[in-house]
Amino acid sequence: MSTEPILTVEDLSVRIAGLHILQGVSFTVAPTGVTVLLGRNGVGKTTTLRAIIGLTPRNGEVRGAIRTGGRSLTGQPTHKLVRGGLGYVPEDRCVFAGLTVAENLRLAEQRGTAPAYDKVYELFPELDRRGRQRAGSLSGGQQQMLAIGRVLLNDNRLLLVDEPTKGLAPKVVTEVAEVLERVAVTVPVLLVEQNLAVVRRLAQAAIVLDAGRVAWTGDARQLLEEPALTKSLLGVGSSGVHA
Ligand SMILES: Nc1ncnc2c1ncn2[C@@H]1O[C@H](COP(=O)(O)OP(=O)(O)OP(=O)(O)O)[C@@H](O)[C@H]1O
Repeated sequence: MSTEPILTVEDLSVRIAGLHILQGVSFTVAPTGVTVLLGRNGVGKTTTLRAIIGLTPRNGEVRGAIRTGGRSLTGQPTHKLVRGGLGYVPEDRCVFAGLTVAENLRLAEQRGTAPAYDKVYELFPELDRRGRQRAGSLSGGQQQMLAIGRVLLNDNRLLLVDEPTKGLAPKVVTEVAEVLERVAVTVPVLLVEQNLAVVRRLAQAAIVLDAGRVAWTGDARQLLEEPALTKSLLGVGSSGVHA
């Protein structure tokens, strides 16, 4: 199996509204498993994912190189990136509240490819059962499942997943982690996640941002097993990181 990174980010710089938010960020994402992007609040994690998927606001400026398999992704429109196999699950889930679960899924279908409803309903039987329910009336956890399921309807070369467990009850956090663990067996994932127990369970590699720059990269477990390092990079202790 190839050990070439699935994604290479080089010297990524993002300015929005006069703010220099990312200041020369470079990292790679492994071709298998979960690579986690960590850091305190406001260091630029979401800005990084949004730059990769072409969703930097219009008043923003992106510089640097973003590549997959020798192909440049920089400056490409989001719909092309998605068609090319980049899946994105945004932090705020972005389901269409007024549409049903089935309609939300149908909107994600891509012309010319067979949507993988069997796979999605096997991972999330709840979405099948609740097909006629309005997405806005789902619980936070169910909406998260819908947001992930919607992306998995199509084949992906890489998934970008932003804080999927944020604001969820502990039992639902475990369910989301289980699903991502299964998904990552076949598709590499770049994950933004603050819950260190989830990080410990899922991630092999870690990238830590601090104030718009890469502060540390390496083995995720090594990071979590060194409390002083975790504290200095993330500002939190690493006790209680066992799921
Ligand atoms: N559209 C924007 N306009 C102005 N400032 C922005 C914009 N988007 C992000 N920022 C600023 O850029 C910085 C990084 O934001 P970002 O959302 O990437 O951080 P984050 O690491 O994902 O934070 P969190 O963990 O709190 O979600 C923050 O100071 C934020 O206020």
